Amino acid sequence: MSYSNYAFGRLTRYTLKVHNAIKSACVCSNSLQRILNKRFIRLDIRNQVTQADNLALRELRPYQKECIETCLSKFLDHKINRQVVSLPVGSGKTVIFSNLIKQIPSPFPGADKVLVLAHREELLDQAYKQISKYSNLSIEIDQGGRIAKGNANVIIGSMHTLGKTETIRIEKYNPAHFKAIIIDEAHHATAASYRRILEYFGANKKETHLFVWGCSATVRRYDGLALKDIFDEITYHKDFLDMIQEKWLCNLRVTTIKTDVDLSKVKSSSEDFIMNDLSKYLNVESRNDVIVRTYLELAAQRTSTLVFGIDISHVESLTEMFRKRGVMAHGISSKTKPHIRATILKEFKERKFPVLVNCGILTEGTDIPNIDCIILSRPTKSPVLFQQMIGRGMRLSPEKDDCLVLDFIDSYSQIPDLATTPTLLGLDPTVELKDENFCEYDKEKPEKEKPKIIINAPTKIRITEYSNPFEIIDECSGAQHIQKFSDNAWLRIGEDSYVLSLQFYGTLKIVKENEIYYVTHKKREYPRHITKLPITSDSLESMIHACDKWIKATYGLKYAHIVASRFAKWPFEERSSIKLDDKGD
Ligand SMILES: Nc1ncnc2c1ncn2[C@@H]1O[C@H](COP(=O)(O)OP(=O)(O)OP(=O)(O)O)[C@@H](O)[C@H]1O
Repeated sequence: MSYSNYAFGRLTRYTLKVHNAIKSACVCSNSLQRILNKRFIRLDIRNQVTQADNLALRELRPYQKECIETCLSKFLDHKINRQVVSLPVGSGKTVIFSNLIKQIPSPFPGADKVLVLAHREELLDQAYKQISKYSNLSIEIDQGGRIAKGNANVIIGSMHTLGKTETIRIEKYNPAHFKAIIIDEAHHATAASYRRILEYFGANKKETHLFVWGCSATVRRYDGLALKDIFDEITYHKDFLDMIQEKWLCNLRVTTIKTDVDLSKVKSSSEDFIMNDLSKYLNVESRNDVIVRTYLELAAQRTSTLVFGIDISHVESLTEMFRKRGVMAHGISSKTKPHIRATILKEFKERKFPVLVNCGILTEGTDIPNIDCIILSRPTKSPVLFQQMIGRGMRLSPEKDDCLVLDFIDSYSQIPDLATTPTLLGLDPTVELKDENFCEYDKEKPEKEKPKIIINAPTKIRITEYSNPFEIIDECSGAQHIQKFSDNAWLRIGEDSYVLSLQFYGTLKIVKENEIYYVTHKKREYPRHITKLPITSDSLESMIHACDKWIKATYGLKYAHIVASRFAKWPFEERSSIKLDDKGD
């Protein structure tokens, strides 16, 4: 987008007047915001990028540049003000937004500040580090005891601090001084604190004068439409398998270890297992011993192994078990004092000891590129958490060829919503895997070492090794896995397209374009309108979940079952009448 000097001068005078009016009104009214948001008065500051900025831009990876260009074009040319991008863990999302913020045009003079929001201290500090590295902008952090004056170009704010119901901390910021809000780990953006902040800045509406940009590795919408309130479009997506192939992320060697602990007895909430219950079943000596022995067998030569445990007591018992078997291990949890945590992390980064055990601390935002082995000893139903845990090992680092993932799948019984490496790849988690080696560790164990209370303690494990994620895909691919997470009668009709008959309510059709799934609804009665539903996703599973929720919300539970379920009693002729080609509508 370019402007002539003449037009630029005139527009600047015009915008100054508007800006003064805003100042006197203090906060933009909706109608003013609409006027201001017209692109003809949006100033193009891309010409103001300094030589230092250009140097930094040259260091960006091709997909990072492409992402920035796509988002700016969607913003300036297509007027999509609230965007979210879907990029895998370790792809450099912080690097991307650190470079993006310099290029976001001010909507009017004086509106040149950027608010970066995140929910964890590590993320705030990482944003500070990267923005300082890539620009000369002044930066302040506003979080808890770190109180910002509010004068800097970039405010990195904790959503907990700024999103409090008492608004003292946020009120020092004048929304008219801001051009953009960046949300790191944007899948959290539906939380009430984020909503309060967005509302305060007037960024809760499509017509906002701000550029609202979020990034996440897991733009998933199991709740159907929730993220749609916050963002209008997923404007860029890159798959983590592509990133591995292009060598921007390191290869994963995956070893699944199936133990015969029966997870079906562990209590769950709608999101994940209940931690206390999980710990009761899984934090047992025999299982911890299997974990350490597996490490010794398969990963002892690795330099930096990160272990995910269930809770504080699990971190303590696993650390002790590693030490008992002669492995130098440290544990960190919420109980660890901050200065001790910092020292342990520093030494782990310097490869001074090989095993670090944690629970819930080193997930999002932890940047320790030397991690070359991940032990998942904390089963989860949350694909978001699962991906975040694996992501800690996918960063590139010199002297690191790949990252070994030891994925403990604690159940021979079928838990359809358990997150495992196959589910990460969108595959059926309960698929029968080939080439399994049976190990019966407990047979070797002296009687006296056996745990006193055995609750489903593992006696056998099955180990399956894959040298890269593509092998898992080769082994487990197939569309039938949709049935594992949806009761509806979805049919695959093309490489990336699926349909579901809603009988007298028409059909839903999912298609994939530019790596994003979209869905259309075609009515049955004439005129047969086709409407695009406001649901998009980067993964088939979350797309199907969202569509299933939409069906329930639209037709009610009873009718949703009758019209869509594959278990419903209705004539199959109806289903087979769907045109099984991928063309046409
Ligand atoms: N263009 C680049 N040049 C060099 N290093 C880069 C580049 N982009 C990213 N990195 C490095 O890759 C690592 C991951 O970057 P970053 O923390 O920004 O990723 P992320 O996507 O935010 O990760 P997460 O989702 O885990 O928070 C960091 O060590 C960072 O320095």
